[in-house]
Amino acid sequence: MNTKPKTVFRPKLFDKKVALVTGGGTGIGFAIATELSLAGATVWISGRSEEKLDDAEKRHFKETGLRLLTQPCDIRNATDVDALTSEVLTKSGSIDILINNAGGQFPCSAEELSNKGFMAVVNLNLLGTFSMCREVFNKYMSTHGGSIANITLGMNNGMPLMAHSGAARAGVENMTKTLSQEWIASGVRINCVRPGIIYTESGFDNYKGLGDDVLNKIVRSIPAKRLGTAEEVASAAVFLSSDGARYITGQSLAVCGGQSFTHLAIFEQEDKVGLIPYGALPLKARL
Ligand SMILES: CCCCCCCCCCC/C=C/C(=O)SCCNC(=O)CCNC(=O)[C@H](O)C(C)(C)COP(=O)(O)OP(=O)(O)OC[C@H]1O[C@@H](n2cnc3c(N)ncnc32)[C@H](O)[C@@H]1OP(=O)(O)O
Ligand SMILES: NC(=O)C1=CN([C@@H]2O[C@H](COP(=O)(O)OP(=O)(O)OC[C@H]3O[C@@H](n4cnc5c(N)ncnc54)[C@H](OP(=O)(O)O)[C@@H]3O)[C@@H](O)[C@H]2O)C=CC1
Repeated sequence: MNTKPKTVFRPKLFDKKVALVTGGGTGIGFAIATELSLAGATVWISGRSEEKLDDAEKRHFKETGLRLLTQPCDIRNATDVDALTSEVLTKSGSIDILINNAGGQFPCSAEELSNKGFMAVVNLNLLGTFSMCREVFNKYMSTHGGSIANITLGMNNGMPLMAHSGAARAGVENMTKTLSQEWIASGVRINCVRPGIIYTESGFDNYKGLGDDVLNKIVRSIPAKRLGTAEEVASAAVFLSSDGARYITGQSLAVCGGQSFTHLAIFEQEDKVGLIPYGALPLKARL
């Protein structure tokens, strides 16, 4: 028996539309692919690992009775990006919705971060996102229109251990504004979704080393007092991809449960607990 995931979108919202979700095999990307698929789109997912994509395809079919199409692609590799976009267009005929969700980083203090490490993260989050946008625009959207949603990370006030990623994500947000201006005449809308801290099994594996204490502090500093879910980010991305958002372009939508921990920090002293501006904490007490 299929126990279909819940969705707030209507079943045929994206009838005859083709969507491509990078990093769609896990976490937030998989939740977005699921929402788009339940809303009637033909959905392609990509990522570096063929195994993750196959697992996702099987899980999606088991949960929904619907198919996903898969193609491995490292978005930092121009040949891969060319092959992926050509394959989707050859097999499905259009790319109406592009979700640039693939991304990530490793936590590292600025003093220990090498140029190679900095560029690895910039190439993934900024250059990879740009080349996906450009290829899809040049090959399809420039003549047919469409919508693009870039998944970034809510750290516009900065975040310790994330100098590389913060710079890349800020780059994506600004690039998005420029592309929205250049491409609106072609009927292309492009926006960002800026998640706060979202629980995904795959994503959190990378941060285990920071420890439960850090995680607990983060949760207490979020006004909603909980982490977000992948489905909550998916709702925002799918709304921005829909006709309901037809007058929205060049914007960034935060999905963060209120003011995020990058602005406010938990303050604990002699049984008193409160929130203070993050910058007011002594350096070593920060994340
Ligand atoms: C208990 C939980 C507490 C939770 C607390 C949460 C706090 C913040 C959470 C923020 C929320 C964000 C969530 C997410 O973004 S979820 C996404 C999750 N996925 C990822 O983050 C992806 C994981 N990372 C990667 O896939 C790779 O690291 C990456 C693609 C970014 C780079 O891989 P690549 O293969 O290109 O790089 P290399 O391994 O070849 O390394 C290249 C150089 O990079 C430097 N490097 C690499 N790793 C480190 C490291 N850990 N520390 C320092 N430097 C590093 C290094 O210079 C490499 O060069 P060398 O090989 O010559 O040394
Ligand atoms: N979880 C969170 O708290 C937050 C997450 N985000 C962002 O949301 C997005 C999804 O995160 P989340 O679902 O949590 O984490 P995941 O690790 O599950 O998602 C990252 C996805 O990106 C893919 N990916 C990584 N590198 C590449 C690459 N070079 N080319 C193509 N695909 C790649 C991965 O697949 P594969 O390894 O097979 O390539 C994976 O499917 C990321 O951009 C993340 O930084 C933003 C804010 C908060």
